[in-house]
Amino acid sequence: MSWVLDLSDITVRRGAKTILDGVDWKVAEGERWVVLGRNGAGKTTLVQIAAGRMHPTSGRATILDQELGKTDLFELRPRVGLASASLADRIPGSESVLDVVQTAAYGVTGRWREAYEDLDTERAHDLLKLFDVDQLADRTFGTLSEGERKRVQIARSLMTDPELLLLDEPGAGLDLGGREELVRAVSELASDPSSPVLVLVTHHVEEIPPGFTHVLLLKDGAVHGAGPLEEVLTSDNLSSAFGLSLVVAHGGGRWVARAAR
Ligand SMILES: Nc1ncnc2c1ncn2[C@@H]1O[C@H](COP(=O)(O)OP(=O)(O)OP(=O)(O)O)[C@@H](O)[C@H]1O
Repeated sequence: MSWVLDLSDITVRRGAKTILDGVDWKVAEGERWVVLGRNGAGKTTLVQIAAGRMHPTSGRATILDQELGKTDLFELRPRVGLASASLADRIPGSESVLDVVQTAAYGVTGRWREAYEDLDTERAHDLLKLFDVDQLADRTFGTLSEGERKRVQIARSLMTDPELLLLDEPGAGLDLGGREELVRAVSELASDPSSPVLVLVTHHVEEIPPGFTHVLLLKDGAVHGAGPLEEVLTSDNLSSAFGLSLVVAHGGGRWVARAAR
């Protein structure tokens, strides 16, 4: 079988700190994964490796059949969409929303002198429509609400028509309405068979969109559980991953967790 993502014995060390410790993770075509773990568990580091933005200290990472260290990253990166806080920080506030999305075609943030094809502009508008923010196309990014920004960033991450899409904490900082809008939009993406393979990083099981199929639980840089959501996202597994006693419930395609009494 050919994997979209095949990470084998991945370790990342920085000084004395082991951030990821022998992580094995395989993601197949058509799957939609959520990566859960408490603060500092190593989620963002793992996503950076999966996006081809960071090399592990040891281990083998194969992304879309390209092995990190043996492949041209400039060819690989457009095939992997990434929406993350660190990328959002690099988007100039004065950039128009349309350009925030269009510039992804060139792998840059901040428009300079690139000339865009009509097709690029049409695709950017279509993606903004998909996330219900096309009416904001002429606004500057800096004037958007946090929820609007998150949806524009996901639209941007789809601009190159990636085969793998990584969403690193898209729900962070959103109010209830913003979170529900985002869950709805990502759920629509998840239910479309032509969508890329999806990986969503979150701290909150309430943010898992209907249509997601698998979960990777990370604890202290190691895999604490991985597999189909219904099998792995149990009260016991979540409690030990987060280090407190939790009760997990599932209904209507959504998940909730609360502290056990
Ligand atoms: N360059 C570095 N040097 C030392 N420690 C680092 C470095 N980068 C990350 N870390 C540490 O590695 C751990 C994992 O970081 P990472 O950002 O991957 O976790 P995370 O699960 O995404 O956390 P959060 O949920 O808080 O965003 C954290 O304790 C962090 O402080």
